Amino acid sequence: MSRARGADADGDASDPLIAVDDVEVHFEKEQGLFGLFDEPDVVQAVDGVSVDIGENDVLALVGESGCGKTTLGKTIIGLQEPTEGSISYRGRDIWETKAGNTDLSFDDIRSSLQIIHQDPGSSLNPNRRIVETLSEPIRLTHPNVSAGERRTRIYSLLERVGMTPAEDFASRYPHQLSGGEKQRVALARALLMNPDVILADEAISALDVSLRVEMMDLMLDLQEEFNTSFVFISHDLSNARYFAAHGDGRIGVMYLGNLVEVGPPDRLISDPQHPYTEVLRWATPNLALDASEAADPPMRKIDIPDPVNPPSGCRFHTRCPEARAVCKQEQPALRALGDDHRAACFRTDSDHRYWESDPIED
Ligand SMILES: Nc1ncnc2c1ncn2[C@@H]1O[C@H](COP(=O)(O)OP(=O)(O)OP(=O)(O)O)[C@@H](O)[C@H]1O
Repeated sequence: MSRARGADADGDASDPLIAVDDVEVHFEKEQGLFGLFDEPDVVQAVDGVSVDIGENDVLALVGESGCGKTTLGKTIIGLQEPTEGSISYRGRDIWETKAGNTDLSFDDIRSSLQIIHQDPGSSLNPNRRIVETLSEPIRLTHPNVSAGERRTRIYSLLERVGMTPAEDFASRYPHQLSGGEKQRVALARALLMNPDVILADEAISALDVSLRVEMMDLMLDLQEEFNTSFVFISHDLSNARYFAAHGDGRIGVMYLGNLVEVGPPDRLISDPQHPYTEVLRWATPNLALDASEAADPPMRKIDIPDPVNPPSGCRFHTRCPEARAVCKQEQPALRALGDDHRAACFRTDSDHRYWESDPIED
């Protein structure tokens, strides 16, 4: 599949840090033995997503399992190539840069865009002391830095992420650390590169509830101190709200590969403009707004459609209590509602033919 290229060979100062332009990521599903001669199924993991990320910005992506959060996050940091659309870093198409067609180096871009996984244990080599794990990226990217300078930098970062005394933690192996401590090491490792963006992919989900806020606060402090932007992925709207509100950022709600609402956290939660955002709010116990809120989810159907064969028009129309015939035929685009708030629902437009269309009741 060919992709439209979105950016120039060299950017200018007005370019956003990251520009995601009409990005699509489709995966061919692995075929079983009996399907070898059939056309492969294609999972439409991300479709038609456009969003910018600025300096020192926060975008918290939420949505149910399989809606494409990780795929979009990895695309944003250049770990996943889109099948259509473009993704640029400071005005340069990341994948054109990889092909050597811009004035930046792909390695520099990749080291500016870091990731912290849900399970930090899996990304730490069990046979290496923490100091060795943290030394390696510095050695690879800055071969001229002396061992002493490396050690100073590693110790100061370990201290900064709350692992003191640093010498003690540096000499440990991963199995000698708790889950929270491993996650702090992963954060220190991401920060070693002075990144512009850190993708925190469910980075707090595996931690004890009592440690989650502490870890979010640490990331938010470092966001300011290191002038780093965060793409924070969570299936939990209340965590996304906390992170986006304290980081002065936005929440992006994903549904079946589409970004259906983006906006400032308080506004998006107190006055959701997409019916799927209402479902997420309903499903988040500590965001239930008042006792009159329904015991049943604000949906017609519970089943999640198959991303191999998503519904036509608005992908949420099969479950949406507000769906009308037009929602089956046309796909709504994200529409600006002011204050950095956008939603992809015809109901945000009082002149739309949605209002004359017949309700879907099956
Ligand atoms: N490498 C891949 N090959 C095939 N399908 C994939 C691949 N990666 C993801 N998918 C599919 O793409 C869809 C989106 O997956 P993704 O992991 O991005 O969703 P998610 O919202 O992050 O889910 P979760 O919260 O469960 O991690 C899913 O249907 C998933 O099975």
